[in-house]
Amino acid sequence: MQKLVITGGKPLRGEIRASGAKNAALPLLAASLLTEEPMVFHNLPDLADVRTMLRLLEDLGCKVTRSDHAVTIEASNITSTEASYDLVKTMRASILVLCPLVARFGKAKVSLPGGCSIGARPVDQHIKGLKALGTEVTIDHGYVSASADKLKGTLIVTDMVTVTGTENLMMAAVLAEGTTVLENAAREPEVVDLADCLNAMGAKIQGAGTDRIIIEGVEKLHGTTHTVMSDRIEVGSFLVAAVATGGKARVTHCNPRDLAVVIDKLRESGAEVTFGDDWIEAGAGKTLKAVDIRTAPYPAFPTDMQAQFMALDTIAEGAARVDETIFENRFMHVPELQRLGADITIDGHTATVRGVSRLSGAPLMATDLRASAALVIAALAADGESTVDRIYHLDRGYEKMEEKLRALGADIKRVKE
Ligand SMILES: CC(=O)N[C@H]1[C@@H](OP(=O)(O)OP(=O)(O)OC[C@H]2O[C@@H](n3ccc(=O)[nH]c3=O)[C@H](O)[C@@H]2O)O[C@H](CO)[C@@H](O)[C@@H]1O
Ligand SMILES: C=C(OP(=O)(O)O)C(=O)O
Repeated sequence: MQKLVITGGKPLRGEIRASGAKNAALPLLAASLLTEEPMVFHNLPDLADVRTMLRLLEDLGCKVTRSDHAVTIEASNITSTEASYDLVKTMRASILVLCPLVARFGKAKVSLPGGCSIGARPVDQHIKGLKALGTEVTIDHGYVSASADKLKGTLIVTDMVTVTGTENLMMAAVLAEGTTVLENAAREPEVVDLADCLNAMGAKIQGAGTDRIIIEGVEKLHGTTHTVMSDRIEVGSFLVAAVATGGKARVTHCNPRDLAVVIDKLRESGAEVTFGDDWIEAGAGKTLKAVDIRTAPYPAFPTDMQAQFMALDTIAEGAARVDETIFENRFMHVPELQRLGADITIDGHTATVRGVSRLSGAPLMATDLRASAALVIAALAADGESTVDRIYHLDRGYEKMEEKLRALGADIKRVKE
């Protein structure tokens, strides 16, 4: 087991480069199953989740060739259409192979992901959409089995906005006969990145980035080369860390348009934020003010930034209300932040954070990916030493986080227990 040892109190200063986005890379890699021709991805982040997805693709018979931050995937000799519990249990996004497999091979058997520490996270909408496209779906012994002769385009209205649900169904519809309309679609930039890649493979998708996506099915897709978009959540996390420590940092190779609400909320907190075409800089202002947060689907405030902003609120002037509307159990970081001296109360899906003048370092336990980032931010802002345990959560979604933080002047190291 590894942990992070952080000595807080040092303002972060300098410049770092954003990595490719986990939440874009995972569906993009799954999309490789849709063609027998090679797919090449650049700007692939080096993350545990990416390695899990590549292992899953290899398990299915794909040839995977990696070099630095690029990968070539050839799905010309698929030997299995089954994703086992062992891989799915370590990464929920494994469900993203379900629709590409059904679309190209007419069958798939994928372990149900089950819940995780942030919520129950069912995949009923993925299944509802697949059924509407003409697939027979059964659930048995913890697996979802799907088979179809030929998928048929149709109207699908999901009960709620679902990001991977939209991505999965888009990947089913691209090879269906006729036109599919996805209503109530997720508008996240990662959905647009996937649609751009699918269109470059020969798909006919319109409306990605809006809540109505129209997909005209095609017979076959071909290979292409695609650059994974930058990770807006990673970028946001580093900007919050810079402001929380009273410093100033610039993140390059990112897209400020994807981070409009994060920039807005940082400014509301009193931070000074500037940006150019592909960089954002955030610096602490004269005072740090508590900011209310209400998570909701894009373009509203992302649930994946909620924990990090809560960490910022713990040391701000005044009180903030944090409403988590996406996941029912995404306050696991609260008891850990309290161990640093934060003043937070929870009532259902709402947390009230009253800013304190200082946090003091303590041993901490990470419970999920973004909770881990929040603990690192709080520890960087706290007096003295903190340790963050169970950082395998962090390694799922942040590439070399401690190296990037060290480049900004943080006192942080990874140690083996
Ligand atoms: C790999 C990836 O991209 N993960 C992101 C994706 O997760 P993911 O795609 O799993 O999240 P969803 O958008 O699907 O979930 C939104 C809400 O809908 C519910 N739901 C979803 C599908 C379904 O079939 N039934 C159902 O009830 C979920 O439990 C949740 O309450 O979007 C989340 C919300 O922005 C982010 O936090 C995750 O980082
Ligand atoms: C919740 C997240 O990821 P996943 O959907 O992969 O669990 C996340 O990226 O914050």
